[in-house]
Amino acid sequence: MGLRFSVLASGSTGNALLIENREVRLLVDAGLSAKKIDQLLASRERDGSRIDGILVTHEHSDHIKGISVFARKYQIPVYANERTWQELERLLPKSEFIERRVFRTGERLDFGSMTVESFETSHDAAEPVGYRFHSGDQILSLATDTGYVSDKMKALLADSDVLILEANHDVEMLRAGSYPWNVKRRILSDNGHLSNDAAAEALCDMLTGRIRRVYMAHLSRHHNLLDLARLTMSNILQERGFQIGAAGSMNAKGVVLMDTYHDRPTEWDDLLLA
Ligand SMILES: Nc1ccn([C@@H]2O[C@H](COP(=O)(O)O)[C@@H](O)[C@H]2O)c(=O)n1
Repeated sequence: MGLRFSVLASGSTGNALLIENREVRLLVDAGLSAKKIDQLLASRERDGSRIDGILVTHEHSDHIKGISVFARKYQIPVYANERTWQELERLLPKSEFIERRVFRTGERLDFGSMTVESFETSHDAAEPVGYRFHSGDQILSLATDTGYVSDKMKALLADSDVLILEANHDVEMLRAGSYPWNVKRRILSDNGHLSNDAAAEALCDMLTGRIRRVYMAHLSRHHNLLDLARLTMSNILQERGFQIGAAGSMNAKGVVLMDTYHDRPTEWDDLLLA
């Protein structure tokens, strides 16, 4: 059954991903106000009353800010692993009124005809995860907020039709930027965020034939630019012999690099399309 998704918002001002097939609709993270999430959903002609679950990647505010209000307003169950739940219970207002579901890291959960699998990422949160969504023979994977892509992650992510992968910063822009040194060190660490170069290097190991599109996600507004991320990643990939396909081209050869935005959703992506 066909999967489709829209990255509703991506970056440290708030993250949310909408994914659905004909029967099931899920949100991953709700890191913006509930009002803003309502607006973003409306712009994709959806609303909160038909969301079957909210999956949480980790407890940082840009991933959970709107969860409490949104989940309670529409009575949507929230899924996270045990250690993330411990943090959510501490951080979220009125968390006792949220429908609490445990999604253990590494397990698969069936949501009707959609199966979701979580996997460990490398970030300075309690128990951060990424997700893979299976519907029929289609797979979408999401890996943001990770300072490092392990071989285990690479193997999982390589087996995806479409990948949403963090490309947070340009290293030189970050080094020259105004963040305090301890923040820069954190971002650059293995528990921080992937740079454009690191994302491309990891991608080179993952482009083994299945991945057709990669969404460059969680870009810094201070230390990155969409064009720079695209150029840096394209250069590295092309140097390694990979072809970069044209966005929007139905018969794109090679991998297509797609944009995400802080403040507006991406167009629907039907995984079935070439
Ligand atoms: N003063 C700051 C600014 C940012 N952060 C964290 O750094 C990461 C990257 O942020 P970008 O907005 O540049 O993508 C992210 O995890 C921020 O929360 C910080 O800790 N202190």
